[in-house]
Amino acid sequence: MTDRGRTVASKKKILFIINPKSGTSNKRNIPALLEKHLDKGLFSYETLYTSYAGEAIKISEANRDQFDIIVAIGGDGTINEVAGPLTHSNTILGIIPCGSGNGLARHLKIPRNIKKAIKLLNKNCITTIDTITLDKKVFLNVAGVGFDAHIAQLFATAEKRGFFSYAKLTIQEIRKFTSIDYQLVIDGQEKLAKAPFLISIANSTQYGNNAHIAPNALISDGLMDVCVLRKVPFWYYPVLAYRMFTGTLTKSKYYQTWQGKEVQIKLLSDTHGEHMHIDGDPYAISNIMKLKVNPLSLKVACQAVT
Ligand SMILES: Nc1ncnc2c1ncn2[C@@H]1O[C@H](COP(=O)(O)OP(=O)(O)OP(=O)(O)O)[C@@H](O)[C@H]1O
Repeated sequence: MTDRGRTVASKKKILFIINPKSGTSNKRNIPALLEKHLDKGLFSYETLYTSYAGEAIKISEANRDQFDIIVAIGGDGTINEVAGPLTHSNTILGIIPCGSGNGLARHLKIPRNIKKAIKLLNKNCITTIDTITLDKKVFLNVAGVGFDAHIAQLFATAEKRGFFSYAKLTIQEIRKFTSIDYQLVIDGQEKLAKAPFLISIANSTQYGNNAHIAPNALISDGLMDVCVLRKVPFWYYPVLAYRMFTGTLTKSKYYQTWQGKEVQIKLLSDTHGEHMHIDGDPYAISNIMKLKVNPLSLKVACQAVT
């Protein structure tokens, strides 16, 4: 039996793509950890570093057919870049979480300890997950408009990464934020979202750092979760934080959620320089954003999750 010309018994080839700018952790010891803990009886490997934003897309695309597994070492933005070209292919996405929020890795229960994440790769387990397409751009975790997109826009140029940088920006911006009106079309059903705090389209449950925006989302169910959070009074912010970090947002009267296979977000007001975000990175907003689930379209090196 052969697999792309190699015998199944031969070693699998892994390409590790390291984003040196992601998160706050030092990436210098990663090559030594790979050399020490990756099972060389099962795998041969190469390592590359990105040198600019977006380069991981090109590296992943150029190497997709030469490697069995391409591992993103970074956060959700790096995973997004690596995973795009792997969607609908046989090449497996691996993840060593080194980002600021690590939303997808947390959902997939991939350890944030690098040694443990390498040992998970050694287990050779594969699960298949959904992805979501916005126009032609694929995402894996969460995208949206509103306050989270505003923070993603500011975070992209923030000097410091990591949870505390997110938290500081959130506190600075939350009272200043103003929204616009949107219409949602979820599998043909129209909904009005009048100046919401945010609208999130979720494949996994969380943005990262255990902030759960879609506590009931399943990553392999062929559906995206559409979450609308209305503007909340100032006194409610601590409750909102509590609900997000305990995965109980569905109990909030300011929160509504639906599921769908095809979703449109239409702008009903003129923009004031708004952006959207895709997997935590800013992305240009358009008058109509069309989203579609790609069921079970990406193989990921991790244990089965829901
Ligand atoms: N060498 C580089 N220099 C500058 N930016 C880079 C480089 N390599 C990748 N990037 C960009 O860094 C951005 C942020 O990376 P990533 O999202 O992985 O980390 P993070 O934002 O710290 O973590 P998370 O998304 O989990 O919160 C990505 O959008 C990617 O395009």
